[in-house]
Amino acid sequence: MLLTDILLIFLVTLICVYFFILNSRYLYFKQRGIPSPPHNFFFGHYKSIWSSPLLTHQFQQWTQQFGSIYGLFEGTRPLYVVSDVEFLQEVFIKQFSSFHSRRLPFILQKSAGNKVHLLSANGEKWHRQRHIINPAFTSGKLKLMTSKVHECVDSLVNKLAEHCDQQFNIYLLYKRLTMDVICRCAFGVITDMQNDIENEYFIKAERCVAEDLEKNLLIRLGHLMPWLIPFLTYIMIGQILFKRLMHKFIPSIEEMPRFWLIERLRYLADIRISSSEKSETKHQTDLLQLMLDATTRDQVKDNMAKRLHFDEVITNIYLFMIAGYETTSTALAYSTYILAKEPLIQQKLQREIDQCPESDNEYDRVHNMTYLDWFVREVLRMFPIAPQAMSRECNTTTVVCGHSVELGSVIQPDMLTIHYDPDLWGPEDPKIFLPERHSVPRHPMAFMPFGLGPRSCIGKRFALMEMKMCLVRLLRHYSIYPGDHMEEKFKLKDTLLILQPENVYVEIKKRSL
Ligand code: HEM
Repeated sequence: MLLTDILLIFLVTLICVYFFILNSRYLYFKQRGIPSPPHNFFFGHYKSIWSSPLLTHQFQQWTQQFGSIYGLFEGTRPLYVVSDVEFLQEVFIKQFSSFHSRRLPFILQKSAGNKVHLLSANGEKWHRQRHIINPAFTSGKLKLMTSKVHECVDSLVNKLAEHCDQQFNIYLLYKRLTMDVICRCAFGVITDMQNDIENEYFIKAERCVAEDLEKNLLIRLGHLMPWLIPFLTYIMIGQILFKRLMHKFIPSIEEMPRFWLIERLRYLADIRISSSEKSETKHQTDLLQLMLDATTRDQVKDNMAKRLHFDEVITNIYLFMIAGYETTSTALAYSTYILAKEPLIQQKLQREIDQCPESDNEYDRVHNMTYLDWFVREVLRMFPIAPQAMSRECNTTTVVCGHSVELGSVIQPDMLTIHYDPDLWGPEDPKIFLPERHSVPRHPMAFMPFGLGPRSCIGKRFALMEMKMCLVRLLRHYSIYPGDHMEEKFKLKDTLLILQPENVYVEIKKRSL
């Protein structure tokens, strides 16, 4: 009896101490004089975050109420939502060494050894990978890929002919186009993906991006009780291993899409290596080859080697496939929505395209079109695609613009507020679509669709090249008009990292040239 009483008292004391510590964490922002919306005990602001239909818009609303720097609690973890550009300049550029990690679901940060890719790598590992991969995305290397992109846009133009004078969801076609482009440019696979609706690469990649980890119960538990993360990681890894084993022993059970793609990429890379060893193929100019040229199968030490491990090549190619496909197709979908709504802007673009002389190099040609460049920038200002990808985790306690920011806390820019700030984007109303506003220099932190600083999007040039090449061909041959239900079907939704419309219903008509 005595033992039971002692155990009971011990347990109650433990729970009281836990709740006391938990409660004192909620003083974090109050002690720093930073405003914060009302929170719930234990959940922090998660109840509002989880129930919010569009988190990006929720951040914007809270900014209107609580100002340019306010605090939220993810469970008990402090998260600063910031639209103060000076503060963000410190975090993303000047003090980058104290903020080099990104906030991601814990399972993505737990991948070990050579299975880590750029998006989730941190510290020296990220630095080494980025240093080696950066040269694959220079304009010189991208110019070598224009013919591959051109062929994919050819297929899109042929496909569009089937939809001429009809109303259809052009977003679906863009998804197939961008997947086609990334498969050719990343690892040299040519498929009939824009026609073949059963294409396996496309289906598997679609399923990978559809999986929203933030909605996973174990991930949510990890947010609320970070001390459970090691245990939850074992459960999640166990679940994955179990599914993989089931597939191995019962082949009728499907392999997980992520592993299907990775195995396929590994197979393609192995073929590439063995045929180049036998000098059977000519040197390729895709991302896979550029990365294989700096590859070893030996152990890689982050602070010494200027090489990638073979497994890192595979996992990064997989990342480019996923990161490159949904972002760029969404940017094209928003562009088309605007073109359908703004006929005068569309005509102005068509005039620029018609007048621009043909050139041997399409890369230079599209890059010399000033109005097209302003147009694309204005689309990305009004419709930022990956605002949640741009978070930073604090790696060493530091002071930013007079605020002490503690190790482990997170900085999340409120991209929408910044992109619509009249002080940064005036004097014309930032709610108006006006490409010309990009003709004057703005604050260096005013425009951030691709992130900012050393960790900004590595695929930015690639995405802009692809978008511009596609829009030039589209507008050269067709004019775009809104579909009857374009507005009601253009509903925005948030996934793990992407803010996207559900559909873009338009009608296209052949231009008489
Ligand atoms: C319109 C298209 C795209 C948009 C709007 C976009 C946006 C972004 C954003 C906001 C980030 C986070 C940057 C930061 O944290 O500061 C990011 C990171 C990244 N993006 Fe993109 N992206 C696009 C296309 C692409 C493409 C085509 C690729 C690859 C071929 C790509 C690969 C990556 C990678 C690997 C990262 C992580 C970089 C790192 O952590 O070092 N993205 N992107």
